[in-house]
Amino acid sequence: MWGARDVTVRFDGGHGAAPALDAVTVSLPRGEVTALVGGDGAGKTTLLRALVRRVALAGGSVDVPSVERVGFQPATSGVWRTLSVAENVEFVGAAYSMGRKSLTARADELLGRAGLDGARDRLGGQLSGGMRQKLGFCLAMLHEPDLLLLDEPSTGVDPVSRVELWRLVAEAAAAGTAIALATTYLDEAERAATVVALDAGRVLAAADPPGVVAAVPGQVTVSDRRPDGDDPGPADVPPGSDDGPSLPLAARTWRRGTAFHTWTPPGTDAPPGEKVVPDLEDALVVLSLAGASS
Ligand SMILES: Nc1ncnc2c1ncn2[C@@H]1O[C@H](COP(=O)(O)OP(=O)(O)OP(=O)(O)O)[C@@H](O)[C@H]1O
Repeated sequence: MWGARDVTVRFDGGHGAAPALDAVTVSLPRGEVTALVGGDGAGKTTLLRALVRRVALAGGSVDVPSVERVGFQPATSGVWRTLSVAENVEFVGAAYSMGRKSLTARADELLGRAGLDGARDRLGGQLSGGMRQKLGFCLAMLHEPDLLLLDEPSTGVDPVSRVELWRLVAEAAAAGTAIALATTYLDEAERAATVVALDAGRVLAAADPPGVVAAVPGQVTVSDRRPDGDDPGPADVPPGSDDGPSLPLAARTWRRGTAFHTWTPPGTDAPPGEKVVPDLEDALVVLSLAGASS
């Protein structure tokens, strides 16, 4: 099975700063989508770049197919801005030595489904951000790779196109491709076979979405007012704040829409509020808080 084992990546040359990835192990089974989730700086991009051997490993190893059997869409979309859409396709097709017939058929299908058919003559740099993302996604999939690595492919993509992109991802998985996809959209993560939650370069949880939720310690309550009173201090205390072993109520409370969600660790009294079964979003916040307080 492809993946990463005990991968550590340092950008500080070993000078003592926290590593960007700290002994990260992930498995990427064929035929499955693995979603990488986590806040800014969690290590999602670095993990994908480690898998395509674009960053040096300070420790551990990656097991991936040969480079021509991997598709990678970087966060910057991977589109050549000075080439037209059609030229981008030609260029990538040639790089993978695709035959004319299969390249034409595959490009027609992908560009059509991504809604880019009418944009073939436009320069990559003249596409909207969402269109560029979609083209980058098509380029990464063009040669039907065995391992597909996608860095936030749907960021900036309109909701209708996101549905179609996800269909293409699901079809590639059904055809046997192993897929790792970094995403900030938890509705996408919910559809993955496995969710890998990263925080500060470490894996907090790796399981199917219900398994991630089941890993939540303690309980979550919801209230329409802040449980810590009318003077809450900062509205959103970021997960991972340096509050020591027992986080104050304010640091365990986060806002979702008009409601306030509070995590209560095991063995502690919950504030007033309705006890709820956490969803994936709650679970990721709690796991990050629990990691910060342990
Ligand atoms: N080229 C680099 N040089 C130095 N530090 C880097 C470099 N790339 C990433 N980092 C650091 O590594 C850590 C992980 O970053 P990474 O980009 O992998 O996170 P991420 O989860 O993809 O975040 P985001 O969602 O914001 O893109 C961060 O602390 C980041 O500052």
